Amino acid sequence: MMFELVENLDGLSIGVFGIGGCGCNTVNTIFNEVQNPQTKFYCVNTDKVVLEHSQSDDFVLIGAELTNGYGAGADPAIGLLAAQESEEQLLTLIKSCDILLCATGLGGGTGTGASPYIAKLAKDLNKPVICLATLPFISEGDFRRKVAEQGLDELKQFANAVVTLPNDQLIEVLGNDIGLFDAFKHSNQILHSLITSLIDMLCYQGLINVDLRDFQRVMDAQGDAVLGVGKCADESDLQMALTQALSNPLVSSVDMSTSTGVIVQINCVDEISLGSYNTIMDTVRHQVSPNAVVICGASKITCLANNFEILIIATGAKSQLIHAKNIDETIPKVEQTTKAKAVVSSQSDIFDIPAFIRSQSPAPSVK
Ligand SMILES: Nc1nc2c(ncn2[C@@H]2O[C@H](COP(=O)(O)OP(=O)(O)OP(=O)(O)O)[C@@H](O)[C@H]2O)c(=O)[nH]1
Repeated sequence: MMFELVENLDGLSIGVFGIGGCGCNTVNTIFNEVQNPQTKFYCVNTDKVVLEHSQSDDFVLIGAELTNGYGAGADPAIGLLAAQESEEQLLTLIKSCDILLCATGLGGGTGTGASPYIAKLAKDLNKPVICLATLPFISEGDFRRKVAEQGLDELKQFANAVVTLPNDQLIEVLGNDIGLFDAFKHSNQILHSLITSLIDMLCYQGLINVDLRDFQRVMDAQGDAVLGVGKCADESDLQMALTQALSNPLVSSVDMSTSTGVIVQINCVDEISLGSYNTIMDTVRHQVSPNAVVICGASKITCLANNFEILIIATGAKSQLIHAKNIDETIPKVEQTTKAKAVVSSQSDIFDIPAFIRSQSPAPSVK
């Protein structure tokens, strides 16, 4: 999928959209830490209470008439109708951005229903969209899994790249004893790290620059995307940071050797030796197919939290995600919106995670 080129990089504006409960949690954790005039944070939700506690530049309560601000009740049909009801407000925000980074949790009503629609609105305006989406815990039940899988398929149709973070991998990595809130915090931290590295790459003029044209070239690849960030304090640990970036255990893995486009961005506070730079680029080139477009960038960012940061974006890969065979056809699709019915799901076996999460929302604050 192609989109128009934004020529003026200096004026590039990035919109980070947190959609649904999980997306809003993510924006809440990032908002006060990213001080970048080119980036605006937006929370989008059907849940008025969550929005009132959100920390962002602006927010949209979608579907206020439909849901009265009480959420989508784990029904993506409601999430979709809500986004449609509030299309004008969403379009105002989307039009103000050159690139959209969307964070959402798939499996519920708002994020699953509204995110593909928001991506579609952006696509219709030729704005690139990168989506970071969590997938529900297996323990949340089959219904949520199916909803998430269908939502993911929808999202892939409209977004340029969708990176998935399966929540179950939190258990694999952090162990069963980790508290639910701590596990979510950890996952939100990964989302945080990926989003801030993307912002840095796009906003800071590099010594070796990945410009929007390069970025678009890689993002136009069809297939699955993977994003990874690795950080270190010493140049001697760069190889370890690269391994971290290439194999983040919390991000769904894809077969890198099938990737058709890769961006490798190195951010450093001061300087990186040519030798280290070349070693990193060679290692990445060996991991992908010889025909892949590999774009390299390096920027000096004096305000980085770590001395070195490596960001890898690989696109066009064949997925290793296992999809359920019988996805419930009754789950609504963005393109069949007129058929969608505003019926709140009565599934009793669904975990309502937002109720847990709401209690840990930070107090409202003004930036
Ligand atoms: N990693 C992570 N996952 C979350 C978080 N909050 C929710 N989730 C996951 O995201 C899925 C969707 O939950 P929410 O984002 O709260 O749901 P929603 O999109 O707001 O939908 P409704 O509540 O039905 O309106 C859940 O099934 C969880 O798996 C979070 O803070 N971090």
